[in-house]
Amino acid sequence: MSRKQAQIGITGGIATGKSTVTGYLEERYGLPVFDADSYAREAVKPESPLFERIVQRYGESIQLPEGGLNRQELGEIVFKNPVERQWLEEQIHPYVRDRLQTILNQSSPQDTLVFSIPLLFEAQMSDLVAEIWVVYCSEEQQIERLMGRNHLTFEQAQIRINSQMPLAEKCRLGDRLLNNTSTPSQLFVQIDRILKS
Ligand SMILES: CC(C)(COP(=O)(O)OP(=O)(O)OC[C@H]1O[C@@H](n2cnc3c(N)ncnc32)[C@H](O)[C@@H]1O)[C@@H](O)C(=O)NCCC(=O)NCCS
Ligand SMILES: Nc1ncnc2c1ncn2[C@@H]1O[C@H](COP(=O)(O)OP(=O)(O)OP(=O)(O)O)[C@@H](O)[C@H]1O
Repeated sequence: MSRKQAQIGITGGIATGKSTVTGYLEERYGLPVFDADSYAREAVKPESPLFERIVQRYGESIQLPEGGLNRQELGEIVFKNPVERQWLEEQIHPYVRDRLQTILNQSSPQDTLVFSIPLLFEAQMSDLVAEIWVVYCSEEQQIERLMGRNHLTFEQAQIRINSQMPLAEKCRLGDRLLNNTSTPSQLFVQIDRILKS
């Protein structure tokens, strides 16, 4: 049984504000945050077996001149091609799950831990957390924030959004919804309210 009582799983669509939420939980409430994206990066570090498999599949050009993975190039491949995306996910998700499970095993049931898991529903990781918070905004805002932050074109931003489970469905599956269509401080007020209740 992997489920524990005090795990909060933060999810949502790409660029809807998960890091903004976890940053606040860390700074204002001192809660420990564990980020699935950072474990997904760890899984493909240059000395890992997976790095080799990726280079074998996509060729040397997927490597940066200084040795690391060209994530932009890999993103171009997998977000356009569901078969390749599935292949990559099958390589990375078991590693991410293992890392989160180890953290759970090492924690005490009284600890409140925050897991930020962008693909919590898609990768079937809901069993790792006791409560799921879904951060949402409008698709226009998602596109605008993605284009601004990741320097993507409108089309690239749309492709990334469409590669995920529709946000409305995530909202249906979540236990708590955080509306990030306004200012960050409006978002933080909702978090305060949840944690006081
Ligand atoms: C394709 C990769 C190399 C692109 O790297 P890049 O640095 O541009 O993006 P980054 O890793 O910071 O991810 C940003 C966001 O993209 C979204 N995203 C990432 N992978 C996926 C995916 N397979 N499907 C849908 N959305 C995804 C998430 O919302 C994530 O927060 C990278 O995203 C990756 O390795 N993805 C597969 C691993 C994965 O599923 N990660 C999510 C952890 S649960
Ligand atoms: N309420 C807001 N108003 C304006 N900009 C915002 C707001 N919330 C977040 N942003 C900005 O939108 C971008 C995405 O936010 P954030 O990084 O928190 O999203 P995320 O869900 O963690 O993204 P990803 O899925 O890519 O990891 C950032 O540049 C952030 O500064």
